[in-house]
Amino acid sequence: MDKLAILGGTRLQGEVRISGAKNAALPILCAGLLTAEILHLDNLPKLKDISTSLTLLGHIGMQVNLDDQNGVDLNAKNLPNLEAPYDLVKTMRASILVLGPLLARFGEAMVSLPGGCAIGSRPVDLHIKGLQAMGAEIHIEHGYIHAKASRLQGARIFMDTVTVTGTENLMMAAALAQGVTVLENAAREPEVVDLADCLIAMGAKITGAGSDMITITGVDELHGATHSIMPDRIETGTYLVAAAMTQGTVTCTHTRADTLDAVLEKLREAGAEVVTTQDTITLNMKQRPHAVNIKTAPHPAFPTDMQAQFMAMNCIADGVATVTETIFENRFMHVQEMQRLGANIEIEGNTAIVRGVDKLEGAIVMATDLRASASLVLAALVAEGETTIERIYHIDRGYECIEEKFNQIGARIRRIH
Ligand SMILES: CC(=O)N[C@H]1[C@@H](OP(=O)(O)OP(=O)(O)OC[C@H]2O[C@@H](n3ccc(=O)[nH]c3=O)[C@H](O)[C@@H]2O)O[C@H](CO)[C@@H](O)[C@@H]1O
Ligand SMILES: C=C(OP(=O)(O)O)C(=O)O
Repeated sequence: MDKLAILGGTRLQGEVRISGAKNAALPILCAGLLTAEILHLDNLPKLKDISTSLTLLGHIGMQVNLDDQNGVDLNAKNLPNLEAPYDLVKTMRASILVLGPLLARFGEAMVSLPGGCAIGSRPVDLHIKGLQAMGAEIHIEHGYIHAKASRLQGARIFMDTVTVTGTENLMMAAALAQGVTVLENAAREPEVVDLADCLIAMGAKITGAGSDMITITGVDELHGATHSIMPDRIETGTYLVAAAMTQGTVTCTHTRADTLDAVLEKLREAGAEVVTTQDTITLNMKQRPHAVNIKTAPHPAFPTDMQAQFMAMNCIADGVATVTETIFENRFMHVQEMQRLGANIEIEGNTAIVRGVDKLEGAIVMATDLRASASLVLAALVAEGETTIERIYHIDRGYECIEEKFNQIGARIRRIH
């Protein structure tokens, strides 16, 4: 298993090119299942989750042709195998996103239940209830969701919890249903909007994406299209926090500031100067960051996928901050690892109280999930001496070439195979 060895203490400076967004690419790859024509995607990130997703789609029968420019042609003309097996689903929860498209286009699907993971129980009941409201017959047997429908029917669906992939699954299913579907209390995340834009380019009739009410008028068929995946706002945020923590100056290019309002506001509150253009964000930090209180909530509020990184910043900040996690019940797995580096953190329920310390010290720590891993990299960048992060495979799920990108701006990170 790979490890990262990180020598802390350098100030980051320079430019980082941001990749396409994992959380937009995953649903959009599944949107390729909705048409018999070719869907061409650009700006596909090179990530473990993307190769897992392509393996799954290949297993179902999709032909996948990658080019050497981060582009891919998806051809789902014939799909012999309407099944997502446990072995693939267990490594990537977003595999549930094949359910809506397969059911809508072929009238059946069998998808392994994703189960729990390190950050919480993560049920998919709202995906299932929504599809049932559209007329699907669904039963669960031996850990698999078996779904059938002759043709899905439009419905008014209220989701009592805001769910990102739930909204995406139902939006894709509704695109080929008969009649009008209204998704109420829909997720407003930019990745939902990116998926909607791709579906619209494929001929879907969707209005309201980006608001909490999305209306989809089903069509009989979708056609081929070309779509460029939006930039990764969480990767962007991670490099900006790293710049702030190391009192550096970093410009993220090929990104979109308009997807990061809550994060940029918190970075400014921490004392950073943040300058944005249409596709760049430059952060300049001249002093030790001030501690900033964080409370995660669905978009446009502060994203749970940036919680761990801000926790890392608060560990070395000036002052005391609270970090409250409201989305996932178990997303503080990084805390005990940060404590091994010398952080002063106390947990009370879903709130962590972080008292900034003057310095962290390098140690051996273990990555437990994707963003926890990223937060340990950030902590290691400012820790005295060397930090070794074990089980780094989590980070490869969501960060393209992480050590190359960081080293290019002055970090000293080695991958140990
Ligand atoms: C691939 C992808 O896009 N992943 C993102 C997506 O995950 P994902 O879409 O899995 O997360 P959800 O938005 O569904 O989860 C939000 C909350 O709803 C609950 N819930 C969800 C579905 C359901 O059927 N029932 C239910 O109770 C979850 O347990 C959680 O407490 O949004 C999360 C919240 O922004 C992010 O952290 C993930 O990075
Ligand atoms: C939790 C995340 O991803 P996933 O939903 O794919 O597990 C994430 O991107 O931080």
